[in-house]
Amino acid sequence: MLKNSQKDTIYAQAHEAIGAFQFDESVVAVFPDMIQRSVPGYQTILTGIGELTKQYSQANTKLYDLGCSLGAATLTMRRNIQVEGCEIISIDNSKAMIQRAEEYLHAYHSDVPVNLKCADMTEVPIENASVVVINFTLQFIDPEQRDELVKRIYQGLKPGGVLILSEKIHFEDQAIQTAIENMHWQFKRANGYSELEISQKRSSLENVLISDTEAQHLKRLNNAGFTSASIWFQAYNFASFLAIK
Ligand SMILES: C[S@@+](CC[C@H](N)C(=O)[O-])C[C@H]1O[C@@H](n2cnc3c(N)ncnc32)[C@H](O)[C@@H]1O
Ligand SMILES: O=C(O)C(=O)C[C@]1(C(=O)O)C=C[C@@H](O)C=C1
Repeated sequence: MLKNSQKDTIYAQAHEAIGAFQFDESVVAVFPDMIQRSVPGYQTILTGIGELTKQYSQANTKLYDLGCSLGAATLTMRRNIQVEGCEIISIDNSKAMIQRAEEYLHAYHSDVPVNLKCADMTEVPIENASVVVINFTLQFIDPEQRDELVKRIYQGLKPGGVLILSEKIHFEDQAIQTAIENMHWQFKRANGYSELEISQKRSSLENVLISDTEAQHLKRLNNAGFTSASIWFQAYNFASFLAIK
């Protein structure tokens, strides 16, 4: 987990109107605390990304972290590459995130080069890749662009390469959706968020974070060409998929 984060109090005061959630300077300042207290299993997923990087990185290839924020997944990938000639390409379209990510990445030494870019992940070429990570970011991409992006990732992966995709998901069955959503809110309460914070954050994410179901994700992965695809970790309504080319 990235250190030196301020406590997330962004939604602690009552706002007259809740604006759409944005990855701006105020979110950047509290982001490690926010994601840790909002996403059940976040730390376990980062550990798993490290384990999968160890297993699947291939010599002389590229590894991608798409929607890297402050580079938490990039750091764990970088620590776990055990083969020669790799480069990590880390992309985020928030300037504020990329600026802060630079500081974090330079704070630790590594021989693996990281190319940190402020860009839209739907426009970045994916080539000669062994590991592609999208950790809680596809959910913020226009749903119409998701199939094409996953197809391009499949095409840019070498045989034996992997896509690790973590997402907030929802459930077709309304009773199950209600039960699991309640468990997520309880997780937030247990982590110190108030009812006001939970409800204001929820409003701000409406129409910004557009989740898919497990079935939609698996169908998209299969349609892109991945014959092996499965959830490898799930905590409530947060799941991480592994797709192998
Ligand atoms: C929930 S955060 C990702 C967390 C991060 N991957 C981690 O493991 O800590 C989502 C990130 O996606 C970025 N993002 C959203 N849309 C994007 C796009 N089209 N291209 C690149 N980055 C994008 C946001 O700026 C934000 O930093
Ligand atoms: O669903 C929520 O309440 C969340 O806070 C989730 C989530 C995410 O999944 O990315 C949303 C925005 C922040 O980046 C951190 C966590």
